[in-house]
Formats: sequence, C-alpha cells, structure tokens
Amino acid sequence: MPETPDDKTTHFGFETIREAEKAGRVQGIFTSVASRYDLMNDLMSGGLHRVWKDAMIDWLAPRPGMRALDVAGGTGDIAFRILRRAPSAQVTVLDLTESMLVEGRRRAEALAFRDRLSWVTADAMALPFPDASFDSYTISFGIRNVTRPEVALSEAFRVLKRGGRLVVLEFSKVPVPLLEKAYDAYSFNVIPRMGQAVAGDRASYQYLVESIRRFPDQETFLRMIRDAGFSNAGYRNLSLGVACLHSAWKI
Ligand SMILES: C[S@@+](CC[C@H](N)C(=O)[O-])C[C@H]1O[C@@H](n2cnc3c(N)ncnc32)[C@H](O)[C@@H]1O
Repeated sequence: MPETPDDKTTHFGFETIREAEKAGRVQGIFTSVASRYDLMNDLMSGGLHRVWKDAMIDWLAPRPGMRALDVAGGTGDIAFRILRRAPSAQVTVLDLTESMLVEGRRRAEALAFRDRLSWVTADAMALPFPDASFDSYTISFGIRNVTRPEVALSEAFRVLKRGGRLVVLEFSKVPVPLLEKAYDAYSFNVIPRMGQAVAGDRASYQYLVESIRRFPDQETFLRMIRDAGFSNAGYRNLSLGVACLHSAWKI
C-alpha cells in the first residue's frame, strides 16, 4: 500500500510517532522547560555548553555588518555571542517555541545591541525568508529536534547567499567505548533526575538524552550536509565527541 504523508513515522526520543505529531511534542517540551532552560544547561553540562558555543563562534568568525540567521535560537545564546564579536551585524533568531523566544527577548533587554536582533517564530523546515537572504546560518542544539533534518538543511542552503556559511553545533557520538559507557550512565541516570529536581520535569530531560542517542554520528551528518548541496564541509569534535561542530559553505 502506498505511504501517505500521515503514515510517515519518525522518532521522539526512543518513541516512534507520526511525523505530523513531532513538532507539537517538541514545542511542548521547550514550552515546559523555557524558564529553567539556561540554568539547566549550566547544571547539566557543568558550564561546558558555554565553551562549545564559544568554539562555534570562533569557527564562524562573525564579520562586521553581516546578516546572520540563528535557527532554533531559543533564549539567544548564539545570537548574543555573534553580536559581541560583530556589534554591527544584524541577527535574526528563529525558533518554533514562542516561550523560548520570550525568554530570549527578556534577556536581550539589558544588552546594548538589542536593536540589532529580530525574533521570529517559525519552523526550521519552512523558513519565512526569500532565497539568498543571509551570510550565515547557525543552529545550536536544535537540529536533532527537527522532524526532518534534511529538509532544514535544504532550507539553510536556500536562504544562504553564495559564499554563505553553515555552522551546526550538536551533541554527537563519543568514539571511545569506555568513555561512551560512562557518558551514557551520566546521561540516563543523572540528567532526568536533575530535570525533576530543578525544573520539576523528568520527561522532558528523558527526551533530551534519548534524542541525543538517536542523532546521526559525525560522518553520517557530514554526508547529510553535503547532500543538501553544501561544499567544503567538515567537522571538529568537542570534548571527545560529546558535542561536535559541523561547518560548510554555499558556493
Ligand atoms: C536545546 S534548545 C537550543 C537553544 C539554543 N540554540 C541553545 O543552543 O541554547 C532547542 C531549540 O530548538 C527549537 N526547535 C525545535 N524544533 C524546531 C524547529 N523545527 N524549528 C525551529 N526551532 C526548533 C526549540 O524550540 C528549542 O528552542
């Protein structure tokens, strides 16, 4: 029997669900965690997410006056870092979850460059921008939540100008078996409990660790980036592969 769009399935953590349900479920998770999101990031990663995000910006090397798009930009961490390096840039922060952007706008109120930010609620799979609109496209800890990452990547390619740059920060695979075991033990035993204790929400953090396990490894994701049309693609592991930066160009 032919597959209809409604029959298509995807993963929500370790659960198999219909594709059409995923965005709503993901939105529910991030609506629930929005007010504790930044605190939980520091607690879960021991502050390491800041080092990884700084490494992302180092590799991106923001330029004065650039037009930057930060997809799944949440509470603004990447956008703020771009503007600290290049205060004359224009940064659009796009996210599926309005509550995450509300937190981001609240954080931005105290910042000198707040007028250089714009905030857009939309899905990474259907960007509300014309072709060739941006010099850079960043997505940090967002792509694994998207229902069809390959669609998000082709949208990234479409909205970038020629010469534009893609940089993706995401959790990845630790290639050392013993370390991977220790990391798994921490992820599955500690993080959901921490989520319960700090944010009163175990299920969202269980989803977080499961979604990390399901995301493609470094080489597979590199192929997906090339398949979307990008050139000069490469990656750098961070903290032994716990996280990874992928970079590529539209030429
Ligand atoms: C783990 S947070 C990352 C936030 C921020 N980029 C950071 O690094 O701190 C993931 C974000 O992805 C957003 N998101 C998930 N699916 C999305 C989609 N399809 N399109 C746009 N944003 C999405 C969520 O709403 C959430 O704000």
